[in-house]
Amino acid sequence: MAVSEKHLIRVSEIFGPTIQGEGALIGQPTVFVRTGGCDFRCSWCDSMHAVDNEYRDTWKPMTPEAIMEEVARLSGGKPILITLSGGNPAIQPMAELIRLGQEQGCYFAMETQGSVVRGWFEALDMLVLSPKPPSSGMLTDWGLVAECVEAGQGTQTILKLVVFDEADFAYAREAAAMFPQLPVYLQPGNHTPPPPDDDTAVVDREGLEARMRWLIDRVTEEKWYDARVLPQLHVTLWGNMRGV
Ligand SMILES: C[S@@+](CC[C@H](N)C(=O)[O-])C[C@H]1O[C@@H](n2cnc3c(N)ncnc32)[C@H](O)[C@@H]1O
Ligand SMILES: Nc1nc2[nH]cc(C(=O)O)c2c(=O)[nH]1
Ligand code: SF4
Ligand SMILES: [Mg+2]
Repeated sequence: MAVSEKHLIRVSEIFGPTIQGEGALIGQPTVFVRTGGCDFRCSWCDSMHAVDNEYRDTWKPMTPEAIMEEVARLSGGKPILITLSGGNPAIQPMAELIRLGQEQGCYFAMETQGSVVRGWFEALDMLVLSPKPPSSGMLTDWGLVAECVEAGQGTQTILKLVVFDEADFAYAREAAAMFPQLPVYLQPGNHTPPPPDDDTAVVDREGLEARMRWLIDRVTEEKWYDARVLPQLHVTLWGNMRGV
């Protein structure tokens, strides 16, 4: 392996600036670096173009330098929050990108499901852990999630849980009880995610809004007063469009 190859990151897309549409940093301008490849196959994944191996030839190995050049081109050269997502970005070798970006004044947040643990989590400015509830069809290894939290010691870490139904809500309660030190963000699931080849797929706004109201009812009924309920703001504004 050539020396530089160990830093190559498999990139599905780089887009922005847009706003972070989810979780603790909602509303903050950011550029997304979406990596290709995931160890999960969530039934309702809204980013299958960065998950399914069928899209592998659209993923490009990039050096940290090339990624930062593209970020700088998009952001007009001014330091910005970079959000690493995917796929599972934890699979990729991110340490050098984070070092280089921070050297240029950028900040890094990363979204991951908590199934792959890396020492470089502590270099992030925010770690968003999003373990997958029963509706996803995935099983959670809570030991690995705990190891992710541990690896991110000293980094702001939050739990962002997608909720579609009562079983997911119970799972979210369980997750929050396991990690009482972490702020919890609940996000209603988008039950009409785009098929990987079609970002024009229409969102069922009424259904989404009804699920959001139901989730708020459940949170208040349970007196879960330190939970925060947020929609996917980008879906509300732009629907299932890719690149926003
Ligand atoms: C596409 S994932 C990529 C990062 C990582 N694999 C993960 O799942 O955390 C980014 C975020 O979108 C959320 N997400 C994916 N599909 C969704 C859907 N149909 N409705 C609501 N949130 C969804 C995930 O739970 C995660 O928080
Ligand atoms: N605006 C915007 N906010 C987001 N937050 C998490 C996203 C993701 O797909 O990881 C996402 C995304 O794709 N767009
Ligand atoms: S873990 Fe994230 S990227 Fe992977 S399939 Fe699930 S939602 Fe999609
Ligand atoms: Mg998304």
